[in-house]
Formats: sequence, structure tokens, C-alpha cells
Amino acid sequence: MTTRLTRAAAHARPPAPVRAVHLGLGAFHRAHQAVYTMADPDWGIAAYTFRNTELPRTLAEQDGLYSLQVRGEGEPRAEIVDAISRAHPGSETDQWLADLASPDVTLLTLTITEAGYRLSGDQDGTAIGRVLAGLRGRHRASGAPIALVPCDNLPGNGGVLREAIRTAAAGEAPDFRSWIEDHVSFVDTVVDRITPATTEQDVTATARLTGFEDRAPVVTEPFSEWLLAGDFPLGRPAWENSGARFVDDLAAYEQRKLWFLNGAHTLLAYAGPALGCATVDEAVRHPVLARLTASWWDVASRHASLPEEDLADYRQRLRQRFSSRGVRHNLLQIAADGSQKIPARILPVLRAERAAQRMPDAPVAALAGWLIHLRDRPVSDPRADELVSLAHSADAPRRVLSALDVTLANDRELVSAVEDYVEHLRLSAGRTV
Ligand SMILES: NC(=O)c1ccc[n+]([C@@H]2O[C@H](COP(=O)([O-])OP(=O)(O)OC[C@H]3O[C@@H](n4cnc5c(N)ncnc54)[C@H](O)[C@@H]3O)[C@@H](O)[C@H]2O)c1
Ligand SMILES: O=P(O)(O)OC[C@@H](O)[C@@H](O)[C@H](O)[C@H](O)CO
Repeated sequence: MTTRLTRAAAHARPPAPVRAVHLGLGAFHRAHQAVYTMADPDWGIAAYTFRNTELPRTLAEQDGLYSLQVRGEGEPRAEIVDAISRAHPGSETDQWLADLASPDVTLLTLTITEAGYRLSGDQDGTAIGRVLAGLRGRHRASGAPIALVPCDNLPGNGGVLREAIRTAAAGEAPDFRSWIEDHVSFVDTVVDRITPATTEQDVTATARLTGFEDRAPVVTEPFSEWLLAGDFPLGRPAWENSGARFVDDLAAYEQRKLWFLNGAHTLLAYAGPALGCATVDEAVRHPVLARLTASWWDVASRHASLPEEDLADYRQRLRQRFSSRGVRHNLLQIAADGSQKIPARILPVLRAERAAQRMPDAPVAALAGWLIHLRDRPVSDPRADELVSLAHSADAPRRVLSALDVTLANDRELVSAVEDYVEHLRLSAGRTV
């Protein structure tokens, strides 16, 4: 018999005072930022999600506690994470506004996916609109400074958030706009910890490890990295105690993470299912995909800024992380929002290769796999309607590519290589169309 997870049952400390707010309460926040914050007992998090109403309710019933199961090559281990002092559905707007207005709150972290930073017309109800409403209230209430810390896999994520907020604030009063410029700090980050969506088997296995009945456990890998660059005007938790690193310039690390890890994930997410694979660990064991992944890393290495030895070491660790059977990362989860990810992860390398008159097969395979994905699978992407329609049109490879980059779409050799690779993937999978 298992005991329901609560602070009393787990002999956990009382909730720490809320000094940090999080938007986008999902698996990753709980495996990453919350774990770094837990090491500093003076800081508690108020975590919000505007889309998933079930998770905050479950966490509230568990006094904010959940189990983190870490699975690597050895025996799995589990710990109870107690950094979330309160969890709220986004419908609790008054509480959201009160938290962001509070001078006790010094920072807001975000994991709202790449698509969450996209602006489209009316911002009401979007993540950016809600952050802007929170800042407006803070400006009126105390005007205390605040640090915004985006933790999504976007190049220059602090700058992307700053631009989104500036644009959304374009019609606001001038004093509020200048307060944003002077009092809101946008921190750049590189975040890394592979954290797939939790399955029912994970729930059962975690309960066996902890002895608690927990409806919101998270499963993650042993590896974790957090690099940050920027200011925290009212302070921050001692995240460095858990290994976070504060640096002046993130560019080279960001490129390494987005090209080597996320770029390879994107390649596998599209070419993998076309060859019958469902998870990352399965895909990297497939001979064609293993060769394509190695080829992607070779090609990306030609254009990366970090020294060759660093990249070789990073690749070696990625091979181990990807092939771990501990965390089974579903390729279709990674395949979401391709239009927001491919331009940052695949296209910079492809452009550099085409400028050097080369036709690298791995980026071509990623684009061909994406085309098959758009044609054959349920597509989750803010541009899904437009892209699915282009993918079914005559001249689809050129038209889909033109939705991302017109110059690449005018590269006839590239378009025809993508078209050939679609056929190649279909034949390799033993399918004909
Ligand atoms: N899971 C990982 O391994 C991992 C690792 C590094 C970075 N990340 C980043 O974290 C993000 C979330 O990953 P997760 O595993 O927590 O996913 P998740 O599905 O568990 O949670 C996603 C959260 O984002 C919110 N969200 C989704 N789309 C949104 C949108 N358009 N606008 C605003 N909010 C939105 C959801 O409500 C939810 O709270 C990823 O997209 C990625 O940018 C994830
Ligand atoms: O939605 P994405 O592509 O940003 O993320 C999916 C995975 O590639 C990603 O979550 C990795 O697991 C993560 O970036 C590892 O740190």
C-alpha cells in the first residue's frame, strides 16, 4: 500500500516563501529549474500553467511536492522535490497578477515552448499577453525591478522575449514602456536535461521507488546543465550550488546545444518515424539514422565555434545520452512545432554548406522527414494549416521550404535533393507511395 504524497507524509519542510514565479508548469520545469531552486531553502516557486488545468490541481493536492525519478545506466533513484510552494491553473488570474506585482518576487522563469514566443495579432490570453499584464500590475504597484528568465530552446531566448514584450507593449503608456526598458532584465539561458512526458508506467515505477502515491512524477536523465547570462536586480536563488554557471557570453554554448543536441533530435524526430522508429534510443540504434546523426554532427562541427576537442567530447556524451534506455523520449513529442525549430537548428548549418557548394545528406534528410511528417502525421505546429496544405500541393518540397527560407527554396539542387530523399526514406522503410 502506498501513502498519498503530501508534505506531512514526506516529512518535508513547510513551503518556502514565494520569491520566484514560473510560467509553463510542465515536465521540464520540474526536472530542471525547480531542482536547482530546491537547493536554496529560502526560495519558493509559485508555478502557473495556462493550458493544463489537471497538473496544478494534482500538485496542489500534493502540497506542491512530486517525485523526480532519475534514470541512467545504473539503478534508478528518486527524490521528492519541494521547491514549488504553490501551483496554480492560469484561470487564477488575480493570484497571477498579485504574485507578479509582489516586491517579494524577484524573478519569473518561463518554459512556454518555442511557439509561445510567437506574436500573432491579439496578445490577450497568450503567454506574452499574460506576462505583459503582470508587468503592468507590477509597474503600478511597486515598480520594483524583476528578472525574466526564459528556459526554452531558442537562440538568444532572453532577447527573443525582450522583443516579444516590447512589441506587445507598443500601444502601452510611455512611462510603462520606459519602465520595462529600465527595470526588467531579460536573462539569456542555455538549458539542458532530457525530460520526456511522463507515462503511466513511470507513475507506477516511481511509486514503487518512493513508497508514495504520486500522480505527478517526472522522469529525467542524470545529466543537467544550466548556463545563464544577465542581471538579477533583486537577487536570485543560489542556483550555482546545484551547478548552474553564470557566464558573460552564451553564444558558443547555445550553438553547441541547439545544433548538436536539438538539431540531432529534430533530424531523428522527422527521419526516425519515417523509418519506423518511435523513440530517440530506438532511432540511434537504427543503422541509417545512426549514420545520419554522425553525419549531422560532422557537418555541424565544420561551422561551430567551440574547439574540436570540446565538440568531440560533447558528441561522445550525446551518443550515451541518446542511447540510454532509461529515458525513452518519444520522437513525436520532439516533432512538434518544426516551423519554429528547424530555422534555428538545421538551416544555419545547411546555408553554410550550400554556400560552400556542398549538399550534406543529414540536413536534407531532416527536411525530407519533415515533409513526410507534414503529409502523414498529426501535425502540432502554430503554422500547421498552412504547412500541411503546402506539403500536399504540387511542388511541395520547394513550397514547404519557401515557408521557412525563400533563398533556400530557390536553390533547385537542394529542392531536388529533398525530393529524392523523401523517396529514399520511403524506399528504405520498405514503403512505396
Ligand atoms: N522536456 C525537455 O527535455 C526540455 C529540455 C530543455 C528545454 N525544454 C523546453 O521546455 C519546453 C517545455 O517542455 P516540457 O517538457 O515542460 O513540456 P510539457 O508539455 O510538459 O509542458 C509544456 C508547458 O508549456 C505550456 N505551453 C505549451 N504551448 C504553449 C504556448 N504556445 N504558449 C504558452 N505556453 C505553452 C504548457 O501549458 C505547459 O505548461 C520545451 O518546449 C523546451 O523549449 C524542454
Ligand atoms: O521541443 P524541443 O525540440 O525544444 O525539445 C524537445 C527535445 O529535443 C528537448 O526537450 C531536449 O530533450 C532538451 O532540449 C534536452 O535538454
